[in-house]
Amino acid sequence: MRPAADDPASYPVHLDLTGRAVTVVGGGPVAARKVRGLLAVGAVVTVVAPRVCAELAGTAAAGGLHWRPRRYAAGDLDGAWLAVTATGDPATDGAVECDATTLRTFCVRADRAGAGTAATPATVRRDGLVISVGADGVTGRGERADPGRAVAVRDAVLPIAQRAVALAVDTGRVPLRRRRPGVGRIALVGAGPGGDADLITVRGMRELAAADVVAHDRSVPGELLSRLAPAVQRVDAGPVSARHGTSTLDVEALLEHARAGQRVVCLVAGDPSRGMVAAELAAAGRSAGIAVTVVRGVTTAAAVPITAPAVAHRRTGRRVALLRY
Ligand SMILES: C[C@@]1(CC(=O)O)c2cc3[nH]c(cc4nc(cc5[nH]c(cc(n2)[C@H]1CCC(=O)O)[C@@](C)(CC(=O)O)[C@@H]5CCC(=O)O)C(CC(=O)O)=C4CCC(=O)O)c(CCC(=O)O)c3CC(=O)O
Ligand SMILES: NC(=O)C1=CN([C@@H]2O[C@H](COP(=O)(O)OP(=O)(O)OC[C@H]3O[C@@H](n4cnc5c(N)ncnc54)[C@H](O)[C@@H]3O)[C@@H](O)[C@H]2O)C=CC1
Repeated sequence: MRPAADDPASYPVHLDLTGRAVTVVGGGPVAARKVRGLLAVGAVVTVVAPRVCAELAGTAAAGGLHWRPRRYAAGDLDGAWLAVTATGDPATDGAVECDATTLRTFCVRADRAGAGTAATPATVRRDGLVISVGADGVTGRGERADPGRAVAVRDAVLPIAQRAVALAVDTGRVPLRRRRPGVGRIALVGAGPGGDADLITVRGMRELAAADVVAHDRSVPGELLSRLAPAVQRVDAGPVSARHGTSTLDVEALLEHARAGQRVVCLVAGDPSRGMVAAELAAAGRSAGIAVTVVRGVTTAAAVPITAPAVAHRRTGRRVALLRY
């Protein structure tokens, strides 16, 4: 192991500041930006500054933060889990950082990258995830990190991350499951007509990508199943159809998975939204207190004009009427 002094790397960590005291020294636009971020995650913010900008004055007046309208003094950090200093006065920022270190409180110095004991990265939040980009070596090295780089990389990474999520949804190849206990649920998903794996809806793919357990009708395309992550439990449910209803499905077992916090997908051919299976699963879910959603599929009836085009040709057949599907 290399000695710490040779290692300029910082240790990334996500702080839970909900309900926790944070002292911000300074009341200009930079302090205001930090305060905005801190309040957004539920921190209890005290601002120490003789004068504050309009944004902070407004927040203070609305009771969103405590404002001590004076210069920084020793004792202002008492009880704080984190200190942020953005006064523009190196002597004050230095004193705050020094006092914080004595108290073992981490301190973000907005004036000098290397001098503080913590730094705020450029972040973006999406779908329960947070992407943070920070320069390495911001703590302890005295080197000046250029925050513009972190912002530029974050902005460049964002569309890539969004594409990755879209790809995961489209292909189901990236598991979006949240492997954490919680309330499970059941989704009845229509896989669309025939053996074509691409005729499932985007919502259906999204459900598959998030599934822990997939119970499937024997006629759904194998390709859809082969895309599932190896950890996803598969249950061959035999022929599930309007005719069979849920008789070949072990509904109680599916409810049990959902009760254990798992996300269960019941994948059937065509569009199950109006059939017996949907009604029976919904009823079982209702009495068990488990949410059952139905994701429509392209109806198998749509395959008729595709496989027998003459039916829909304007010379031979004027209209296609679906009497029941
Ligand atoms: C070390 C760090 C300490 C910290 O504050 O945590 C720090 C330090 C400094 N910032 C300076 C300047 C600017 N910083 C920004 C913007 C941001 N700065 C942020 C973080 C950090 N800034 C930390 C390092 C992060 C890393 O790279 O790992 C962001 C990401 C997060 C945030 O602040 O919440 C936020 C993105 C906001 C967004 O989401 O868009 C702008 C743009 C603007 O204000 O509009 C300018 C002015 C324009 C310019 O110069 O580019 C200066 C020079 C000051 C001077 O010259 O006087 C220093 C001092 C120095 O470099 O030593
Ligand atoms: N980290 C970042 O993202 C950035 C950091 N900076 C740094 O942040 C500093 C602050 O930037 P701005 O908010 O634009 O400055 P500003 O000059 O608008 O605000 C400074 C604030 O600090 C207060 N202040 C001054 N002396 C104080 C003291 N002894 N005790 C308590 N409060 C005191 C002032 O009343 C004022 O509210 C800049 O001088 C620069 O060093 C600048 C741009 C971005």
